[in-house]
Amino acid sequence: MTHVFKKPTRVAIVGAGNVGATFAYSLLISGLASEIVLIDANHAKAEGEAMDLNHAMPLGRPARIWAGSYEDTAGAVITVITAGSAQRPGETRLDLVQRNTEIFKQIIPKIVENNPNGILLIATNPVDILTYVAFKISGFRRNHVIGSGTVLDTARFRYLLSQHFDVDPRSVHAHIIGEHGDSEVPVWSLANIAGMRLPQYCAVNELGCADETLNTIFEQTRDAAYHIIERKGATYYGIASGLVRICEAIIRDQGTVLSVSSYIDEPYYGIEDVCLSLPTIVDLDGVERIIRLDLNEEEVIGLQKSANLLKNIISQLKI
Ligand SMILES: NC(=O)C1=CN([C@@H]2O[C@H](COP(=O)(O)OP(=O)(O)OC[C@H]3O[C@@H](n4cnc5c(N)ncnc54)[C@H](O)[C@@H]3O)[C@@H](O)[C@H]2O)C=CC1
Ligand SMILES: CC(=O)C(=O)O
Repeated sequence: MTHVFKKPTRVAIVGAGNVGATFAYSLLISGLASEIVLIDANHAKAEGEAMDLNHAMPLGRPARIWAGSYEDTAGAVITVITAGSAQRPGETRLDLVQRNTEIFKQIIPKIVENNPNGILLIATNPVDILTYVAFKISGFRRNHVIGSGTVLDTARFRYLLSQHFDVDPRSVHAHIIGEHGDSEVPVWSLANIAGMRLPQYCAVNELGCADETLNTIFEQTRDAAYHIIERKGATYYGIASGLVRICEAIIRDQGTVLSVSSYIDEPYYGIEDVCLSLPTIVDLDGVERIIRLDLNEEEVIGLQKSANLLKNIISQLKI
C-alpha cells in the first residue's frame, strides 16, 4: 500500500460569534482550508456553528470542521482571533480596549503553548491595540502577528469610490492607512484608476471630483461601522471577506499588497513601536515587507496623529 504524506491546512478560529462564524463560513466556501476548528468560551455556541457548517459541506467543498479546544490550535497555519466584546451603538472601538486586553491575556498564552510557529491574525477591536498586545504577549516574530487593520476600511473606500466613478471596485486602487478607527487616513494623493490619479481621471473622463464629494466618500468610509451597528447591531460580512483575503495571501503565498496592521519596528515617517496599517506585502511568512509610501504633507501629519493616538492608549494599558 502506498503511503501518501498528508499535510492538512488548518485554520483555528478563536471566537465563534458574528465575526468568527461568518468568517468560518466564508473560509469554507473559499476552499482554502482543509480543517477549520472553532474555539469559544461558550463551547455550545462553537458546537452549534460547527454542526451547521458541516451541513453546508456536502453542498460545497470538503473540509473537516469541529468545535475544539486550544490544543487544536496545534499545527494551524493561522489562528484567527475574533473573541471579545463588540461595540454597542454609540461606542467607539477604543472603548473596548481594557476589556478585550484582559481576554487576550487569557487567550494568547494558550495559543502560543500549543502553536508556537503559527501566524496570529487579529480581528478583535480595537484591532491595532490588540495586535500590539498579541505581539507583546506572544513573543512571536513581528511577521507572524497581523491585524486585519484597515483591510475592511480600504474595501469600503474602494467600494464607495467605485460607486461614484461607476467602475468595478477591483479597478479602484486606493488605501486607507493608520488606525482602524476614527483617526484613519485616506491616501488621496496615490489613489488611482487605470494608473491615473483621481484629478486626472476626472478631467479626462469629464467626471465630478469636487473636494466636498471626495470628503463625503471618506466620511462614509470612516463612519461605516457606526451606521451599520446602528441599523443591525454588528458588522461581519465585510470583515469576514477581509480575513479570508488575508488567509488566501498567506496560505497561497501570494505576496499580496494588503493594508494590514503590524508592528512598526523601523521608523516610518518617524513612527515606530506601534501597530497600525500600511500597505504591506503578505505571503506565507505573514508580513513580508511594509511598503514605503510617498505621502504628501497632510497625509504624513494624519498618519503621525493616528500613531500618536494609538501610542498614547498603549502607554496606559495594563498588559
Ligand atoms: N477588525 C474589524 O474590522 C472588525 C472587528 N470586529 C470586532 O470583532 C470582535 C467580535 O465581534 P462579534 O463577532 O460581532 O462579537 P460576538 O459577541 O458576536 O462574538 C464574540 C465571541 O467571543 C467569545 N468570547 C468572549 N470571550 C472569550 C474568551 N475569553 N475566550 C474565547 N471566546 C470568547 C464570545 O463567547 C462570543 O462568541 C469585536 O471586538 C468586534 O469589535 C467586528 C467587525 C469588524
Ligand atoms: C466593527 C468594525 O470595526 C467595523 O465594521 O469596521
